[in-house]
Amino acid sequence: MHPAEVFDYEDIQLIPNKCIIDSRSEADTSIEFGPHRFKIPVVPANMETVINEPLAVWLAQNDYFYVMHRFQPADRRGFIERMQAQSLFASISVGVKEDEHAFIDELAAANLTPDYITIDIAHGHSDAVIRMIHHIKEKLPTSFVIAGNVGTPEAVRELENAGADATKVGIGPGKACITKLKTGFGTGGWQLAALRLCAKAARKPIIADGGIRYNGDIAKSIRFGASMVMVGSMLAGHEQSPGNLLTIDGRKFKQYWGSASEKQKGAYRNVEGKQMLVPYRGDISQTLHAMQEDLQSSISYAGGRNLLDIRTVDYVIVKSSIMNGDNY
Ligand SMILES: NC(=O)C1=CN([C@@H]2O[C@H](COP(=O)(O)OP(=O)(O)OC[C@H]3O[C@@H](n4cnc5c(N)ncnc54)[C@H](OP(=O)(O)O)[C@@H]3O)[C@@H](O)[C@H]2O)C=CC1
Ligand SMILES: Nc1nc2c(ncn2[C@@H]2O[C@H](COP(=O)(O)O)[C@@H](O)[C@H]2O)c(=O)[nH]1
Repeated sequence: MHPAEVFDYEDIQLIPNKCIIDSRSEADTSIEFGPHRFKIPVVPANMETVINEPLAVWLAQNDYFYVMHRFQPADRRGFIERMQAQSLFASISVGVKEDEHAFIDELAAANLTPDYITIDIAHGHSDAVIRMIHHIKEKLPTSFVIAGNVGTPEAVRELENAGADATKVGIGPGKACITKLKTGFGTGGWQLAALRLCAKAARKPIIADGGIRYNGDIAKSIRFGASMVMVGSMLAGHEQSPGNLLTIDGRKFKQYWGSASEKQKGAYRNVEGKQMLVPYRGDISQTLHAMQEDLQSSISYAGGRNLLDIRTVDYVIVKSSIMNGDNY
């Protein structure tokens, strides 16, 4: 790979085009993803400190995408029933072990079809994931299957060929992630460049997962081929976020932990995640609204009207200089 092809979010600036709208409110940030259209291309991470059932209900009611986590496995069937009884879409996560195959059988037998099923494991380029894709497609053929996580074009193509309707890209760029340190592998530090390579190979939608630190990183993900952006730490600090609220020296924080952390697993085995605190940020609706407004500005700078107009803008690589010493 040429060094110029290795970069991350902070190294890139998108280049403006002439504006063709009279107000940013004219810019349409919505995206069709699977069987539904959503307000913005942002989905809270399927992690225990980021999403729970009340938040999933609120997101679905307000035209935001969500993916429920898989860490209360026995509750998933009831969750699907409760969402569908309210005419809301059901979007769940599964693993790849034997009992997860049995869970898919159970759903099929009960005629319960989630709108979205995300296969969620650390190293998604594997026969175990391919077997799970085949199993879901055989038993629940109308569910939209998202498979991950992966970090290479080969993996994207192989999972797509196996029947995945979308793939999720990102091995180790997450804030609570220690995969790079523990294993030496991943896309941590060059997630945006990995997304670019994966998107070039993809024929189906991609979710860019991990490493989003500013709202502008969402626009950059869209530019480099994502259709949806999964966000953990930036959405973990809200009133509605499931993590505990703590006050330290008068400042409020929420707990955030990796899905492969000792805290999540209950044991120190194959740990690739850590526990941390994120600043409390109030109501999640305000943060999502700010993401939408900033994306509307991004579309206007792109010289477009619609989200995917961002895809065609030029960019420059400005290594590690974007902050100019500033932060906010
Ligand atoms: N996006 C990311 O960078 C990462 C995300 N995570 C998150 O942590 C959670 C737990 O993930 P995971 O440990 O995969 O889930 P599971 O514990 O469900 O493991 C998935 C299955 O894959 C097997 N496996 C084989 N090789 C690997 C490997 N290199 N990494 C992981 N599993 C492997 C596991 O067996 P065995 O356990 O016996 O090895 C197990 O059977 C998930 O939510 C995942 O998304 C975790 C790490 C990185
Ligand atoms: N390597 C690990 N990655 C993890 C773990 N738990 C979650 N994740 C990934 O992080 C993103 C969220 O990233 P953020 O930068 O927005 O905070 C999440 O969607 C997972 O893909 C983990 O324990 N280890």
